[in-house]
Amino acid sequence: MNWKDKLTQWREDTNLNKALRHELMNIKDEKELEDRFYRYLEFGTGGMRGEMGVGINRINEYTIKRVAKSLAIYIASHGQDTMNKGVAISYDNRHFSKEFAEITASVLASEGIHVYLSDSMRPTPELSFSVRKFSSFLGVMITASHNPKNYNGFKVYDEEGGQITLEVANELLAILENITDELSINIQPLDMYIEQGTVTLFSKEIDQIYIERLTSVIQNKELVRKKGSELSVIYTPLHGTGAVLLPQAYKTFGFLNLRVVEEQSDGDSGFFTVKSPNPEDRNAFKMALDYAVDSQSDIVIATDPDADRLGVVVFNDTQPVYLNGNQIGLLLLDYLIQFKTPQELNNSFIAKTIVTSDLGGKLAEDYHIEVQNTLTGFKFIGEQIKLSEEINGKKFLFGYEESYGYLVEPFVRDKDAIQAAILLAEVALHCKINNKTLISRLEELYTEYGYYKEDLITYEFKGKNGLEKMNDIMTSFRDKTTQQDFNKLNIERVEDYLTQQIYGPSEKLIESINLPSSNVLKFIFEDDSWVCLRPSGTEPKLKVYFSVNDKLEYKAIEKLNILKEIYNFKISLMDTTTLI
Ligand SMILES: O=P(O)(O)OC[C@H]1O[C@H](O)[C@H](O)[C@@H](O)[C@@H]1O
Repeated sequence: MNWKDKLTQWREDTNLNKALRHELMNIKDEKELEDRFYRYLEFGTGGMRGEMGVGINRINEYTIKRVAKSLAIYIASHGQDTMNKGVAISYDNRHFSKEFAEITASVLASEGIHVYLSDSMRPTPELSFSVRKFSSFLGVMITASHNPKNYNGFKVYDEEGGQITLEVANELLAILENITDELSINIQPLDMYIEQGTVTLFSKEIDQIYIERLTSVIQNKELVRKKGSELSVIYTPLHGTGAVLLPQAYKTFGFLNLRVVEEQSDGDSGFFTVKSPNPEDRNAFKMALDYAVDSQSDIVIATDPDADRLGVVVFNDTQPVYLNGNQIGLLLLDYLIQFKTPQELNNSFIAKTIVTSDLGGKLAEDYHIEVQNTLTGFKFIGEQIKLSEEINGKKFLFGYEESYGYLVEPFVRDKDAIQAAILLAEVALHCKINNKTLISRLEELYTEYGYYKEDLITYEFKGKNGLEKMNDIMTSFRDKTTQQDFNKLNIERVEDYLTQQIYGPSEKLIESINLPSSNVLKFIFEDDSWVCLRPSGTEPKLKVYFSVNDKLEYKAIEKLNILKEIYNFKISLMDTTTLI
């Protein structure tokens, strides 16, 4: 069916939800209509995520029903036992998250699949935990994580509590291809399924069990119990679900000196005090830093709306220093290492993504810890936990990625900002007691291993044209980048994750890449500095990651600036002249 037929079908459906009908009637621009109806919204890095609104290329009750139906078919194909194991469902505080979670529960229940449904908003890591706790076959989290308020999403978890693997995603995609009746998927009111016992609501009892399990995240229990209240912390949940659990967890373990930014603890779906509820964005800390001014705090922390990302600000005298995800991950890893015996280290592994700085890997290797590099997306890190433990018996020590995601204990199989916030507080406390700071510890690591500097530039490409443009830019880099383009910076190799090949100078094939094919290009220079390009899987953006290193800090900064300038220039050239 072409997009115009699909549009007609929606226009002519007399039962179409009123708000969506109204929205549809007011779209006059043909390009806009085409963008909304030319394809079904895709599964990306974090499941199905996109802007909410009318159309099959948007998130709305019909596209949610369609995906829920595909889950129902997938589960039913595994037999009655699997249907009884069922699905755990939770949601964040975004507009329509609760409604979409209830719709999902009803679609599954209408097919006879048992559902455990959270009775109110909860963090994403708690959903991962719940899947494991209930021994469900799958999990669903309705969230768009840190995206702007007009976004929502549908994340699917497997029975391990990790985001589904590519294999499962492909099976779901094959089912989805045959579901085109999104407008006629009928459900009964949720209460009916609750009365029948097909849907069971769950509540605070899971919080309690989850918080008890968090004890294992703390490494030096005596230090935290005795001195925890000496660390002064400001916390902002950025209007999200972190407010439900993080303060309670901090208090349980003895971090009593915690001030929560009240104006951002209200679960507001419009995230009205911030431009973007993303701890990667410095502006998100503004209000929390105002609290810090008068309270002499040691650290300021922020979690995103579904509490799977953690950002941290510390102070150098009175100046705020925004730690990036690579630095936070490094500090956590460095601290964890101190509590393991050489034998334990030898028998453990860390997992990080290919766009995460290499410094964590270097540190780990120094202690004979195995390093697993995965594609972007915490689902690949979660997957490694199972694979590595099964295949080579290595024990998971830590997983992290530059985009502010970390996991300490594998009782959760996705990134967990609550775990990270607890461990980070312990690291900061340990530093404080030893007359150090997080910054001085980072300096020590840089002195030993060299200064690592990272940055990320993103370019927005919206709609169908944007997607094409982004792909053209990737192709252009793939085809036209030569040694000469970089003047004094010599490329040692190019890793093309799409063709799964690594090329040396003069495009000589060196080896193949043992990871699933993905549209990612990485240029690695002689000193191991690198630049990596990939279209985001969760937003219409091209992401360009930079990571440089040098023994001298000023030289590392210089390299970073040179690379940023070159790539920015190349992309702006392609964007404005070549491709329009
Ligand atoms: O770069 P993207 O594809 O947009 O993904 C950015 C991030 O999105 C989500 O938060 C995923 O859970 C992360 O694992 C991923 O790193």
